[in-house]
Amino acid sequence: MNGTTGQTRHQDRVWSVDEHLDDVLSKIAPLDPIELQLLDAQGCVLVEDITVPVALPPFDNSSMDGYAVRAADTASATQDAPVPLTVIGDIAAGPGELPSVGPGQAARIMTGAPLPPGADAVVPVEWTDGGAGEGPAAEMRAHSAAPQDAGGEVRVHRPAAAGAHIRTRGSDVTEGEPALAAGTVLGPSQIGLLAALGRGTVRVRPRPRVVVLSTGSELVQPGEALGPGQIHDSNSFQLTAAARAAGALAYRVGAVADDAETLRSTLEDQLIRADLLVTSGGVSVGAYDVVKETLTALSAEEGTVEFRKLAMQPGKPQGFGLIGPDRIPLLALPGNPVSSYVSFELFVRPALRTLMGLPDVHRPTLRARITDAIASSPKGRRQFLRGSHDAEAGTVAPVGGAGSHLIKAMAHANALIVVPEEATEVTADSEVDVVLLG
Ligand SMILES: Nc1nc2c(c(=O)[nH]1)N[C@H]1C(S)=C(S)[C@@H](COP(=O)(O)OP(=O)(O)OC[C@H]3O[C@@H](n4cnc5c(N)ncnc54)[C@H](O)[C@@H]3O)O[C@H]1N2
Ligand code: MOO
Repeated sequence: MNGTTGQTRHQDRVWSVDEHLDDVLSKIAPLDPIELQLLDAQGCVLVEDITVPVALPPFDNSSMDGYAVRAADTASATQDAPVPLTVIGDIAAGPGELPSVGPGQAARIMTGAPLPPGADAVVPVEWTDGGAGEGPAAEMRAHSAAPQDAGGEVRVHRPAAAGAHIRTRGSDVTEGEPALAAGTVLGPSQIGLLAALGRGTVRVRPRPRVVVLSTGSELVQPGEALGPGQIHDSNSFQLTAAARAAGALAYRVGAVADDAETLRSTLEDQLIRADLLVTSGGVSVGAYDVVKETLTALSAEEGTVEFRKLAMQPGKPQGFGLIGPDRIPLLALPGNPVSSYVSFELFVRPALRTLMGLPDVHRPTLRARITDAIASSPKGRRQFLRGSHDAEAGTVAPVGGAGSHLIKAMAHANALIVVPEEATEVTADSEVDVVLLG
């Protein structure tokens, strides 16, 4: 009946999972870099080489709470014959005048405080009497309670070698040394280093802004009561959460009814704040599949979205294209909850990570021994079953069945079990590919 007025023509070919993925990734390029505040750059890819502007530490300082001394003065110190030194004052961390330590003298010093001139070692307070005139001290007394300890005498019970408990200038990094290379993904420690180097902002590829939009006249917002024929909209929540977990800034748009005009105007409104759009539902062959209906009817200026069938299960019907004046990528995922989530993991997540310029865009895949048989798998389609992977045992157990409406099983899985296109069953204890989630 091809060519009959009003009837959609058959898509003539089935795409493999890899062909669809390659097509999506070939049309997506990393976002242009921007300068971001340090904490906003977490998880982003650095695009500049960072060179150390000032050595770290910037000055010689104490690694212990104790006394800055001349090492030679303490050489003979023992528990039985402690060496008395005159305390000439306190040096706390922070700015301030530094006293000069002469022979027979000590300055009480706090961890991180600059080493005063004349001193070449620090004796920890535990190696002294702390100025109290008794045995070894466990700690210093607070200055507010015992201001006299900043003067008087301290008895040293153990010798300190020259350089002991001193962190020298540049012992971490020196001026001009490379600190971080372009391409580094900024985690907590890298952000800490940048802050230590005095960087307030940094040049990175930004997180993509993703708009997630679900469609379906049956959908009701969670928290609201269901009427006849209605279900709660779970996809937009699952997909928004997945986009955030992938590193994106994701915005969830409440479910749009199966109405072409509403969908078209909602998409138009959302384009302005999106680097990528994700829709769920309305892509199969029904009479109310409004996503497909609306997006296949776009004018040339509005963009092109192609709908195709993939040799996979779940996730057979998929749409992909570029829309709006800026040609924003749009992935139209099938509405069945497991189908939309599996499609996200296989296609949207790599797309988002490509936009971020990240090195690893795919989930890790490994081999595992399957604990139970898979009685049947559709021939010619790559099947993604939900599984529970046990890393220690090297096994994976199927969770729930193949149905793409099984939301609970998805929530109890930590992996996808891959059954290849050519396989129609899998025997227990055989090796399978497993995609690790999260
Ligand atoms: N005659 C055929 N029917 C179907 C085919 C086919 O090839 N021929 N393919 C099936 C497959 S496979 C899939 S997957 C679905 C895809 O359908 P749509 O993308 O058009 O999705 P809907 O019809 O809108 O919904 C399907 C299903 O999922 C529920 N749903 C939708 N959105 C949400 C949401 N946001 N939260 C929770 N649940 C949602 C919806 O109520 C339906 O039950 O088509 C098959 N049909
Ligand atoms: O592809 Mo559908 O996603 O099998 O349920």
